[in-house]
Formats: sequence, C-alpha cells, structure tokens
Amino acid sequence: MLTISFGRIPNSGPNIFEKMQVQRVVLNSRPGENGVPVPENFRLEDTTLVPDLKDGEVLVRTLYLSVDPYMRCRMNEDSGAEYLASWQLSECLDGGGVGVVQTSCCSTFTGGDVVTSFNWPWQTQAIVKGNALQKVDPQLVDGHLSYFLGAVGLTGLTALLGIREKGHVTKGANQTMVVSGAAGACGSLAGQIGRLDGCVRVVGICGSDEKCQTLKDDLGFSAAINYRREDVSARLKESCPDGVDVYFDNVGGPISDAVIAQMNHGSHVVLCGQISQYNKDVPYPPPLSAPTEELLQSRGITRERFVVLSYMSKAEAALCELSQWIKSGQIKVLETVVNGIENIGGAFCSMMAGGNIGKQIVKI
Ligand SMILES: NC(=O)C1=CN([C@@H]2O[C@H](COP(=O)(O)OP(=O)(O)OC[C@H]3O[C@@H](n4cnc5c(N)ncnc54)[C@H](OP(=O)(O)O)[C@@H]3O)[C@@H](O)[C@H]2O)C=CC1
Ligand SMILES: CCCCCC(=O)/C=C/[C@H]1[C@H](O)CC(=O)[C@@H]1CCCCCCC(=O)O
Repeated sequence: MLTISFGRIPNSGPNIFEKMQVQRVVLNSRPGENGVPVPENFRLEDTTLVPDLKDGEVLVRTLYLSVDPYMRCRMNEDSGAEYLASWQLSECLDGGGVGVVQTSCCSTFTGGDVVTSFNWPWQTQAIVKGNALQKVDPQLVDGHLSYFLGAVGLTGLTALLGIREKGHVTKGANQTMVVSGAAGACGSLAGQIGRLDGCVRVVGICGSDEKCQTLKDDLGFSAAINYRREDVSARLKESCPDGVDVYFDNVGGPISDAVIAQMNHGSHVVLCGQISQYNKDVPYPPPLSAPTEELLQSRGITRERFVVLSYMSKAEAALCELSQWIKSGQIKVLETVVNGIENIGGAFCSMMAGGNIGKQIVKI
C-alpha cells in the first residue's frame, strides 16, 4: 500500500509519479591504490527520479551524509576487505546517511519518519528498499539528527564498544589511556569514554595545536600532543609517567610504534583503524615493523582486530548509553559540517587530510 504523508514534515511528499529533479554524486576516477584522494575523483550529476514505488520501497529525502575513512578503500578497484564492496566508476556512491521518509510502500515506514542507513545513496532524494533502513527516534539526539551518523551512530558505537570489547578498562586500576586521531570523530569520543569508564589519565595525539587545545580545554583530556610539530616519544614519556595501559589506535604507522614502545606489560591496544596507511597499497591491518611486533610479544600486549559491525547485538543498549551521556553533558560532541551535496567529495578529502574536528558531516 502506498502511504502519502502531508502531516509531519511539511511539503515532504511529492505528487505520485511526477518526475523529480535530483542531484547525485558518482565516482569520477580512482585515486590509485597509492594515491591521495582529490575532489575531482567525485562528480556531481543532475538526474530525474520517478517515484513509482514498488512493494517494499520507500522514497526518502536526504538530510545528512557521512564521509568516513573506510571509504578510501572503496575507491580502489579491490577494496582489500571481503565484506567491503568497491565503488564502481560512474555509479552513485553510498555510505552512512540520515533522512526523512517522503512516501512509503513498506509497511514499517510512514511519511515523516526519520530513518538512517549504512548504504544511503549520495543523492538528494532516492528510492530505497525498506529493509535497508532503520527508523530512529529524534528524541535520542534532542533533534540533532546528524548525531545519528556520529556520536549516537556507528562512530559512537565504535568508540564505546571498541573500549568495552578490547580495552580492558577497569575502574580503580589507575590506568592511562592514549588515543591517536584523538580530535577526530571516534577519537574525541574514545578519550571521553575512557575517562568515564575509569582511566585516570587520557592523552590525545592529533595533528594541530588548535585540536590539542580543544582536547584539553573542552573534552577533558589530561594532555595532548601535536604529532606534526612535537617529539611524540618525548611528550608521551612526560605525559604518561606510569606508562600506557590502553591504546585506542586510529592511525597506525610511526605514531603507533612510538605509543606501543611505552606500553606496559599486559596492556591492550584497541585496533580501531590505521588511517595513516589507507593511501598505500597494503592489506588491512597493515603489517607492523619487526621491533613493534617483538614488543607486543615480549610484553604480552593484546592487539586484536576490532570491527564495530561484528557487535551490532550490543548496539541498542550502547546507543542509549551514549545518548544519556550526551544529554547529561558528560560527553561533548564535536562536528565539522559542510553544506551541499556538491561538496561531499571535498569534505571526504579534507577529512582524510585532517581538516575536521570531530565528526565530518555533509548537510544536504
Ligand atoms: N574498527 C571499526 O569498526 C571502525 C574503525 N574506524 C577507524 O577509526 C579511525 C578514525 O575514523 P573517524 O573517526 O571516522 O575519522 P576522523 O574523524 O578521525 O578523521 C580522520 C582523521 O585522521 C587523521 N589522520 C589522517 N591522516 C593521518 C596520518 N597520516 N597520521 C595520523 N593521523 C592522520 C586526521 O586528523 P589529524 O589532524 O589528527 O591528522 C583526520 O582528521 C579510522 O582509522 C577508521 O578507519 C572507524 C569506524 C569504525
Ligand atoms: C578496510 C579498512 C577499514 C578499517 C576499519 C574501519 O574503518 C571500519 C569501518 C567500518 C564502518 O564503521 C562501517 C563499515 O562498513 C566499515 C567496515 C569495513 C570493513 C573493514 C574490514 C576490516 C577488517 O578486515 O578487519
């Protein structure tokens, strides 16, 4: 049955079958496995959409899109991860998105519903299968719908479940946590959650003085290190006098070698991501240097793969916890918002190069 809503979001429903002009973003070219992505790898197109929904389909209007580091792997002909599909040239791209249902031919949705998906088309309006959508409650985010792509979405889950599943944080154990990529979407949350879960010292590593200031002044990090300007090893020694017990690793490479060198016996790495290696033709996770591998062995440091999608049975409870922390002000949410679907390629490239503080969002 086709449900047309005129009620909850004003003027949200188009006339049935009337052709609609929409914009979408396709992959224009690949950066090459060892290349840095550029905005020209993406192309904006005008196209038409006929909203003649089939059974189970939903017409949605896009409100926010997410750009994420793993998308760099999707830009390659072979993503390198079996359950991560490569993007195809000249095809509409997709990723995390949030929007509103305009018309629905799916019994679980009705006009005005706010919905999200991991495979949202990079298109201003789109027809999607209802089974690819999840309905979300705007009250969870006090109306900040973009949070469903960040702090109350996969990013928040990654930080919270990464720490809970792999971090072994224990209240009263006097632990020190180090976070790399600390001013980014996952990192800025991971540091705050580490503190809430019981770490007595949380040290962030990131790429600018402004980011360091934000971590210390706004997010309650004990210390922050600018890896572009400072001697990471020396500053870690100074700011982690009892060594490192938990390392939330977003970046890999030489920064992680420096942190692991100062980790205690029986400590834990949360292997969240390795962004410093994504513009290189290496498998995921990339191989460690021999000295770092030896340190892990000799000190009994755990470093297990963590992929948030493997823990979705714990998502509902974790999202409620994140929502409560945000509402109570115990967690602060940072976002960098770019306007317009035409700027999504630029927003992705900027995020990959460190242009964001907190979650990089594209507002449509
Ligand atoms: N395991 C999982 O399930 C998931 C893992 N991830 C991973 O988490 C990590 C963070 O993702 P997310 O929070 O979305 O992105 P961020 O918001 O952290 O953005 C990426 C940041 O990475 C930093 N960066 C880029 N290049 C380098 C480099 N060469 N060395 C050090 N830092 C660099 C930049 O900050 P700066 O200015 O500090 O350089 C940039 O802002 C990624 O590795 C991602 O793959 C994300 C989601 C799920
Ligand atoms: C391929 C490198 C990605 C590394 C980690 C990462 O960023 C994961 C992101 C997930 C995101 O939250 C939603 C997804 O679909 C991503 C999962 C992608 C699969 C990564 C495979 C990693 C592995 O094999 O361990």
